[in-house]
Amino acid sequence: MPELAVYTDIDDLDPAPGVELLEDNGFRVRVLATRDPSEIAAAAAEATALLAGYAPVDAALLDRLPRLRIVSLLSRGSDTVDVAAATARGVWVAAVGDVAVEEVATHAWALTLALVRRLDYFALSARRDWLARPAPGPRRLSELTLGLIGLGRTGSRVAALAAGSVHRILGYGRGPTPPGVDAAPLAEVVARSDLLSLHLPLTAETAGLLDANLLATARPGAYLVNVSRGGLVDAEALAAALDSDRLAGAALDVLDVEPPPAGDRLAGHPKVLLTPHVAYLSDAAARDYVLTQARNVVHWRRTGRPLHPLAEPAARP
Ligand SMILES: NC(=O)C1=CN([C@@H]2O[C@H](COP(=O)(O)OP(=O)(O)OC[C@H]3O[C@@H](n4cnc5c(N)ncnc54)[C@H](O)[C@@H]3O)[C@@H](O)[C@H]2O)C=CC1
Ligand SMILES: O=C(O)C(=O)CO
Repeated sequence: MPELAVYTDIDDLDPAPGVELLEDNGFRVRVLATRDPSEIAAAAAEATALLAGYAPVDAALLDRLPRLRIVSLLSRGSDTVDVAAATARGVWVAAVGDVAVEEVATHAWALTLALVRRLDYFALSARRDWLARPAPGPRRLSELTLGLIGLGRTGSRVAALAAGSVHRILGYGRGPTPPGVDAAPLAEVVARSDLLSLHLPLTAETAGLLDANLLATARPGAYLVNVSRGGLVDAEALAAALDSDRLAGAALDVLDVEPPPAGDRLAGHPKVLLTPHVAYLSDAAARDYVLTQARNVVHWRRTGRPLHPLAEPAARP
């Protein structure tokens, strides 16, 4: 009997290239469209490979999938998976590597420029009354300081896009400081930047990092861009900082609950420019995501390890 590979949810992407690759390599494939753990457990009880979108994969679900050997994510972020629980159970966790770094950085920089130039306002006013003077008005980019929080693949790429356009780039993060960025502690980046751009993973350490205390130290009239994960920011504190004009606006590609429930304070906030978790998206990247997710499984089956592992399994039963 061929091994079973199960897709949980695959967002709006077309799973066909991944399904074809898996079937060509001897897998039986089942494509679900659910994040519900009970539905996943029922459909994947025999599966050795789980291809997960945003469905949470925690210890309880893993315990219901006794034959599972690999979770392959449709993302660079791994906050939906309990990686420690998986590795403790002999299950590999793999992500999509460097796919769509360009797209995510471009999206973050595009959102930054849209805020600086007040494009959300002008796009509406041009159709409504043509002449318009928003408050606050557009800013002069070359006078502004960009503050990058997170200096990995995306943060570095945003720095490269912004270089030469802004007055200065401050950056907080671990690892090497990208060219053109002045390293600074988090508090200093927040206090001295006009444009804050978040590029951290969501972990136990970074959850709620931008809280009320930190937001209260932001430069008055600063803008915030978040294409990373909603959970990095305290949503209520951000809404309050926008209400009080501490922040002039925010551009968000991610929220702590997606899609947002009716009445979500940030999704409905007039000072928020919102995109529906599409920073990674281009036609090319959509295909790359789907194929890389499937390639991880195929590579694991051929060689014993996925192409882009996040952690080694601690035990291999
Ligand atoms: N909206 C979208 O479509 C997408 C969003 N993302 C999100 O963007 C996040 C960042 O992606 P990448 O740039 O590829 O990640 P990355 O792993 O290349 O960079 C993250 C950086 O943050 C640093 N870091 C981690 N914890 C830290 C802490 N507590 N303090 C300071 N620095 C810390 C790491 O050392 C690393 O340098 C992903 O984790 C994911 O959540 C990624 C792809 C698409
Ligand atoms: O790759 C990621 O982490 C994403 O958020 C893409 O949806």
